[in-house]
Amino acid sequence: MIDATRPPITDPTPIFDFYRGSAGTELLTAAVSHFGVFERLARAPRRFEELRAELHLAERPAVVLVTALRAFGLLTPDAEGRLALTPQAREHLVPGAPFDISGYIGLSAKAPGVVELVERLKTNRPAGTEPSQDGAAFIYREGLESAMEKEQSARMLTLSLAGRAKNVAPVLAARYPLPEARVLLDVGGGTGLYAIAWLLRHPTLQAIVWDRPEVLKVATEIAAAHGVAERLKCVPGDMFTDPVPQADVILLSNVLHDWDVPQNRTLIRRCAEALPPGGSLLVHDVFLNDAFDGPLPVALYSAVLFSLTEGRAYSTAEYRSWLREAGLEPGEVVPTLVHCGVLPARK
Ligand SMILES: C[S@@+](CC[C@H](N)C(=O)[O-])C[C@H]1O[C@@H](n2cnc3c(N)ncnc32)[C@H](O)[C@@H]1O
Repeated sequence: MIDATRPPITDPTPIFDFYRGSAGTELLTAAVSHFGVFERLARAPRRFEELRAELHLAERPAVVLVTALRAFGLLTPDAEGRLALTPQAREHLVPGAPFDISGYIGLSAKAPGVVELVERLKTNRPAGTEPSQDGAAFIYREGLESAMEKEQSARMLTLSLAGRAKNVAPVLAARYPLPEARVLLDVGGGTGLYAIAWLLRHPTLQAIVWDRPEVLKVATEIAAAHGVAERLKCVPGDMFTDPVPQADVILLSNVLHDWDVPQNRTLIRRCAEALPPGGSLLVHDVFLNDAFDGPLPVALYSAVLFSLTEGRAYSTAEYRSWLREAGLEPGEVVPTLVHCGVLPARK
């Protein structure tokens, strides 16, 4: 039974980190054995754009790969802002160097996870979209095969996220209470657990979960189990094309990290336009450092997001610039759990 009223006693964050740790092996092996990153940079430091062009990578995969290598402490900007090897990378990851270990790392070059990540990086396409597969996880837009449109895969994926949401949602509701809010719109709300945690704190609050029809079957069941069905409306729709339901607080929880920059700017603009003056948009997500050099667990999670969806982790500065561009005034991030935090912005 999922219970959105109480936070966990112990912190599940390290367990999420162990689980996401395989992304570290995959990124490092891809950089060493498939893209020759260290060999190239040993010849001369390169600007990000030069390295990206040389590796034939699109912007999104290049950001994911380079951010992780910086978070590992293997690349660093030189005095001119070019990407350069750190002393450790120069000593241990340049083929032929006296203490080189790239052959050892090459033991994993053909491991399925590494081969899969390399394919994702090269194609810049999410997993699951081959004709024989269910479709991409967690994302729906016109022109993309989506697992969220099929009953079984939508239920499985939505319930998988309940694992994180049931831990994090009560913490978000406690650290960022909404005493003034009348209607909360949970965009791409999935299980609805974030909205439910606030409903349980604020007895007069109403909420709307806006998501795909198959996903909302799960949210409807979870709302009924929490006794909040009368205050939680499930509205099916496409957040990119349908009118945004009216609310004075809009939540985007773990949604923007599923999308590329143009879609995020569109989503934030659409939400901002729908808010009344004084209304708030809440971005609940993970945040990269503005320098794109960590934090390491977020850089690793970014690779997971990159492989499964059309997104990645973004920096606070990226979110702030999109919020300002949409006419909102962003505030400070309030940390929640599992490396997440809420960045509020007011209209
Ligand atoms: C990563 S999940 C986040 C779920 C929830 N907010 C959470 O934090 O656990 C992304 C959600 O966005 C929904 N979604 C994706 N594309 C959508 C679209 N075009 N319109 C509405 N919802 C969409 C998915 O069905 C999924 O429930």
